Amino acid sequence: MFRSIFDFELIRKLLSSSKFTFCYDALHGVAGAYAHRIFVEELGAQESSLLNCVPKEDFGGGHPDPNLTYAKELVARMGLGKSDSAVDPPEFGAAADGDADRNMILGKRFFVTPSDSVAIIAANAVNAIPYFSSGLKGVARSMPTSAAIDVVAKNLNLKFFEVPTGWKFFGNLMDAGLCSICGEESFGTGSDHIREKDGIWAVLAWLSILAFKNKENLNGDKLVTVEDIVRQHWAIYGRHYYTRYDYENVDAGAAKDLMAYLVKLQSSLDEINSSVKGARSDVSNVINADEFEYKDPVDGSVSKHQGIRFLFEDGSRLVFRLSGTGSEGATIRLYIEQYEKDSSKTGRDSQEALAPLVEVALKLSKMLEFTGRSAPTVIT
Ligand SMILES: O=P(O)(O)OC[C@H]1O[C@H](O)[C@H](O)[C@@H](O)[C@@H]1O
Repeated sequence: MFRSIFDFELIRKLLSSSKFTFCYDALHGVAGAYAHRIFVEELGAQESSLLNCVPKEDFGGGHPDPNLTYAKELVARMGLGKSDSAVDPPEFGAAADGDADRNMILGKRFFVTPSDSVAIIAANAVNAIPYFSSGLKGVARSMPTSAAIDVVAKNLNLKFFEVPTGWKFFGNLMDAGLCSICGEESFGTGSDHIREKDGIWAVLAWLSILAFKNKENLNGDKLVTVEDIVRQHWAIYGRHYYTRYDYENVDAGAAKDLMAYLVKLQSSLDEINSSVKGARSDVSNVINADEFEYKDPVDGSVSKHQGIRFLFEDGSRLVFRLSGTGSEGATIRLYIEQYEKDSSKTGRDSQEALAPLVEVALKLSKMLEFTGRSAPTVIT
């Protein structure tokens, strides 16, 4: 199937070029078997490009989650670890989760947020991926995913949908022919070729974009890198600084109380803004707050209580929701986002750029008072 979606000849030229280096980490999940067949046998990648690609029942003792915390070996190889190795990192790196439906995309010493990844795939799809050459039916993201893809949809005049977290909402849109590409901040990206998240598809989409941008360039001095592609995207569409704070295994009662407090708070903009200004006078005003609710345009079903949103005048956004997948106690997720249109300001460190909003989010939600936590368990 992939042969009819992507231009394998073009990708093969890139992967077999001595200039391009690649690393794919299957974290000992099922993606390993497919990676060998597709990347090495079909597309000519070096055998040494594959990391942890022998599927193991216990995932080799690791946790097969494609993120900066758990894909440790790949992160180190890509030059993003604490101690940088002397070896020059590969140009492109990617990881899959245990069942290969999710993905993480990395460049040399560079992390691509899942929200940026789906936006960049959507922006380049028509030119770089033959399956989409006649145009996109529409694009979609889950509510907590950053608005990077919204800007692409607006610029390219595409149908756009913001759905609750949970892949079934995308499925309905795709079945109805309303959406071609969708993605989530939780590292899931997919298209209507199977209407599911597809980790290998996402990597082939990125390889296609790299191959397309380097078509005339493989014999030149310098390749167009993953980082170049992301920075060019920010220069055109602006950048959505983005981070997610997870508070895992919080007392379930405390998490419920925090959410109930926020539900009440979101109805009073005055109260919200006095808390915002009390925390940071340099952060803009909240102009809208709500509890996200979604009416499915296909079957008409309504999903309520899908997270609390605080929308700021400058396009920034705070979202609080309870995870539906945590295993012990409750997991509170806090999503923090800030839009920067000025291309001279899109190159900052994201944690540094978001620090004022983080401060506001923690004070606004009384996170410490409700949960007793002074720091999140995981920051993505
Ligand atoms: O944030 P959570 O509720 O833990 O959900 C995280 C993810 O869980 C599952 O994998 C769903 O298929 C995804 O659609 C969702 O994004």
